[in-house]
Amino acid sequence: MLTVSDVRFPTSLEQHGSDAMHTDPDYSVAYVVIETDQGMHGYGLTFTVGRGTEIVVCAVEALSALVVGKSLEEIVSDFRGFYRLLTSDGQMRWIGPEKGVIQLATAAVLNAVWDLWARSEGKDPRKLISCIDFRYITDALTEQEALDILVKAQTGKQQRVDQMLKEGYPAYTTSCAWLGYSDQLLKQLCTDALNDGWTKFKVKVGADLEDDIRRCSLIRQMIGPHNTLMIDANQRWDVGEAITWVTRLAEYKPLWIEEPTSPDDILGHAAISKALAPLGIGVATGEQCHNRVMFKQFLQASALQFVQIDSCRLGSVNENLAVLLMAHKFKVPVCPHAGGVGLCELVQHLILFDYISVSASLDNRMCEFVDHLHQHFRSPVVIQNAHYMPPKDPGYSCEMLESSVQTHQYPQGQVWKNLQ
Ligand SMILES: C[C@H](O)[C@@H](O)[C@@H](O)[C@H](O)C(=O)O
Ligand SMILES: [Mg+2]
Repeated sequence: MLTVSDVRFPTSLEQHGSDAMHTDPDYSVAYVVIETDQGMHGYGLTFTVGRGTEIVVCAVEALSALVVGKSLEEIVSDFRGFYRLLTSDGQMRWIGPEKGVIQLATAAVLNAVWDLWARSEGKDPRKLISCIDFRYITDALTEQEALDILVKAQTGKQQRVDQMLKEGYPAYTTSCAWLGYSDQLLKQLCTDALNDGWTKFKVKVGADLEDDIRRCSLIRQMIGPHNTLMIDANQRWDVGEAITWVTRLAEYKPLWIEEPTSPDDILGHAAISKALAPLGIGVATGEQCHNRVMFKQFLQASALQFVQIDSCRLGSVNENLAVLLMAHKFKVPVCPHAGGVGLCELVQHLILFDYISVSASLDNRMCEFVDHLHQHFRSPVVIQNAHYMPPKDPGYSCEMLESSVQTHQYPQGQVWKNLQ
């Protein structure tokens, strides 16, 4: 059985999550629960920012016919085939393929399948490779190359596991500087974050240059010259505009500019990367990069210096594995997008896997953290001294509390009734 719910949180009331393009996000999920005949549960979700979640829910319902009636064993014994079944259905692929709402729905369903599967058994390199659909990427990465990467990374694996259990995976915070926050709130949150041991901060930019100069200068002053600053424009600019705008912010020494322009403009990102390289500023993108084929081209065109995988935008673990392996081959660090609802909970698994089993490196790598809505999860992320501590509970960590789902269902949950 598969059920899906439209669950929304009224985060726009306090401007949490606001940026230059999404000025009033209500962090939301299409929340999927799969129940097997044996009574086992798998929980999955995909993230949205409010209106339109009902469309993702519809798409999940349309896909559910392809899942219901199959056993977990049937699915995972040919996971590549099952991935293709969902993404390449002869009629439904027309509304993708492998992008937009239907890919978000694929992510929600497959995240639930991975949750179910993760609870049951270990996975060796060959098994993992057999989950990836290599269609359209063999010109960049063959199946054999992917396997070689995983086999090579078996060396030193246990040390990395021990290191992660002890130290955790380095994180940065975006919680201090949403675009709609006042300077006063920004200062307060930044002071708190510094006290809590944070050393890497992301600031929203892109709506107004004078505001950006003021906010970047303020935050740089507060964090000092040695801490790390990143800026994020959420696709606000044209290519030329991105270059001039970011050049004006260069004195604040951002490590990267995130989503400077349309997420589909690969050559535009390449031009921006080239123009900003002499200033020591890289280009980061990925939260709206809709599939492995796009990532392949970004990598081939040297259009990004930081790969921001997203646990709910791509087709779940299956497609994210392909991107992690391609990024490794192209020697580009992966710094996942997180935050939203449940994205931190999900993506911590992927980035730990990247370090332990793929890249074996922490150079220029860190995972985003945003401090909202974790209290609604059964196994929320654990952050210690600005590091993600490895999750201890089995599964993919995105089971929500029943009471949270109930009260935040849209539009009938109590939280939304009270706001009417
Ligand atoms: C609307 C959202 O909060 C975005 O602003 C957010 O995902 C952001 O781009 C990020 O990098 O965290
Ligand atoms: Mg972003």
